[in-house]
Amino acid sequence: MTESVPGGPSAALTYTSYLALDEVLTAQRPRSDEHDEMLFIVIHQVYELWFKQILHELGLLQRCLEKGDAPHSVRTLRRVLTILKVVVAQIDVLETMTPRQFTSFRTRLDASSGFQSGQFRELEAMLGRRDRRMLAPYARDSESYERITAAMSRPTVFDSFLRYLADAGYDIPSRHLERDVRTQWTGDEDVQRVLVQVYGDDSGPSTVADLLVDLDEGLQEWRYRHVKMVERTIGTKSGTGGSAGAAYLRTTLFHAIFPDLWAVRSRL
Ligand code: HEM
Ligand SMILES: N[C@@H](CC(=O)c1ccccc1NC=O)C(=O)O
Repeated sequence: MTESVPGGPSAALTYTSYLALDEVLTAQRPRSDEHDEMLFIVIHQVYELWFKQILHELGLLQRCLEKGDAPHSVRTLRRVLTILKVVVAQIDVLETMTPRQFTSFRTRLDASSGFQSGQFRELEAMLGRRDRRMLAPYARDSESYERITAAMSRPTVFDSFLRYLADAGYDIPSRHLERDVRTQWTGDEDVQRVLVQVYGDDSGPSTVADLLVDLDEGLQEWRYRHVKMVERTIGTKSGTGGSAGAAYLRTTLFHAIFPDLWAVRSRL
């Protein structure tokens, strides 16, 4: 009988090995000796892990919507919204870092920037953004380039929602169900007429619709909190990524993910 010895060559699964902590906990590599750089790295890594989880959940959400599975869609959306609350709240932790503390290691960041977050761009693409400029920071054969391109070629969350509504018996024009999903969706009056009807029926589909509004609002909240953090930390300095900084970020603030869901509010 071969009994494995703890720590031996065929060691039993442990907390450390299961969670690959040897990799995770050696991945914090500050470039300066400044105390606060560790917080900056850890916060961003935690963000990227949550982005990964949100992408995973949105994939499931789309499959649930396309199968017409309302209860599972609702549960999945609630999970995404809860994660979003956590990542927005996390900004409070980073805001305990003062401008002077950030400035002490900022030059060591060189030209790196949140601009280059491939997972954030993939998230935007799943939520409907169709903008090849998002690919600019990536080499054509890189993982991020591939993933963002793939996401921009698949149906968006809103496309999946329209399919779900059609399946539930709502009169979504077939030109929308068969649209070229690689192009930007900008809203449509016929779809908005259906949405007014959906809200009138006040059943499963209207619950899903409102959770999508929560998601849209949640992402806008993140953008707002991020801009405020940027304003208080670097003021009007331009960004390491080459943008105008806060002035650029403010231009992204009121961009709705699901324009039709906002367009109908005054008719409900
Ligand atoms: C002290 C903290 C932070 C500062 C001063 C800051 C600053 C900036 C600036 C100036 C930009 C514009 C791009 C550029 O020119 O660099 C930007 C973009 C971005 N940042 Fe941050 N950031 C901070 C923290 C974070 C955190 C914690 C995240 C979480 C992942 C994040 C994610 C992003 C993303 C995704 C963008 C691109 C936004 C877009 O283009 O819509 N940032 N940030
Ligand atoms: N863009 C920021 C630097 C920054 O925040 C950053 C740098 C590297 C990796 C992630 C970052 N976070 C968000 O942009 C700046 O201009 O100070």
